[in-house]
Amino acid sequence: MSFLMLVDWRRVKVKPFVSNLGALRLQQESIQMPVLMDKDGLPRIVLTDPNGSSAEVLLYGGHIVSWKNQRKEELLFMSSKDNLCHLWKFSIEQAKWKQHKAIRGGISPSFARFGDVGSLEQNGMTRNRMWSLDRDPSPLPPIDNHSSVDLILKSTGVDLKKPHSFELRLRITLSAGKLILIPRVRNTDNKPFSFAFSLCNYLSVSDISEVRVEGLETLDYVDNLMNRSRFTEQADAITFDGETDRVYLHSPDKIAIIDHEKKRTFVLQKNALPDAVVWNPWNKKAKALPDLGDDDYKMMLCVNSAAIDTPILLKPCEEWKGYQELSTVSSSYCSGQLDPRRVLYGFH
Ligand SMILES: O=P(O)(O)OC[C@H]1O[C@H](O)[C@H](O)[C@@H](O)[C@@H]1O
Repeated sequence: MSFLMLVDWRRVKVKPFVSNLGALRLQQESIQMPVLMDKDGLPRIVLTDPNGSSAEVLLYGGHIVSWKNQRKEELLFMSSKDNLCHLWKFSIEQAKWKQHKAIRGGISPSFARFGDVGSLEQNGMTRNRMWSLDRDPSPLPPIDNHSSVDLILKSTGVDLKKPHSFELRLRITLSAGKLILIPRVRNTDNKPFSFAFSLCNYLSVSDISEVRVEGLETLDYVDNLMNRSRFTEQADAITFDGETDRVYLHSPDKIAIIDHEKKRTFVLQKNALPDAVVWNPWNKKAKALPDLGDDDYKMMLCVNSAAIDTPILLKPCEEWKGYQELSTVSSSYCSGQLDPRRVLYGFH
């Protein structure tokens, strides 16, 4: 039985009762959250929606590692190479859990730094930390069902170098087939600080060369493959035939990711996250990434909601709140059902 409990999960009042193999219930506010201790010994929270969709969240990295629709189809990409067991190693000699690396796939918050801009580790320091259940999500209303969970990551001594002391919260909600994320950063320091933030979404697609992204046309973007030079998007939709690593600036709050083959469109809606990152490593970079299968790039596309170009400035005690909503519409051009303008602008 893979069941190991370390009761140093701050803020979590653990009432373990072993219902069956590796199952735990953690008390979160007024309800008991079903938590799986998965085969890698990582605490995994299972969210379910009455319409049958589900999501699985790891405390490790505050990472969503599965989002399934009511037909139990997985909507997120997870690397074929990234088994989670090596993520979090119990180092006997140090007698404590030793963090490892970020998970390749799913959805994860990157805080304080984006990509390799600045001095912190790539894409921030929150992806390889153990988060906790947040027992005081105010001012958000308390959750009262199994479709939502509140996570929190508090700065530790290590972080107090830069950017000071903070509380990072993430509410994850499943509702009517939508996956809603509400990230919040509170400055608990006595000095202002600024940060970059992104929600990195690895979307599962049938074939990357058949995917179109609509809603970013005519925008300026920073090309991370061209020394961060700035360009203006000329195409009326973004399609993929090679490595792509761009930050679209001041993008609209609605973006459509159209997967013809699957007759599925992801609709990404966001708020207080003005930029949109579009990333696909393609074949060479995929081979170079140790935690990504060589052909995995064909089945994934990252479209991230982000605040990068203009870092967010927070005065002491101030709190920033973002919003991201992912949903899918089943459609295709040929059926005429999908007119991106209808998805993006609600034209009839
Ligand atoms: O390998 P990671 O730290 O997860 O970063 C993966 C990718 O994240 C972002 O999309 C950046 O734009 C890319 O430059 C980076 O390669």
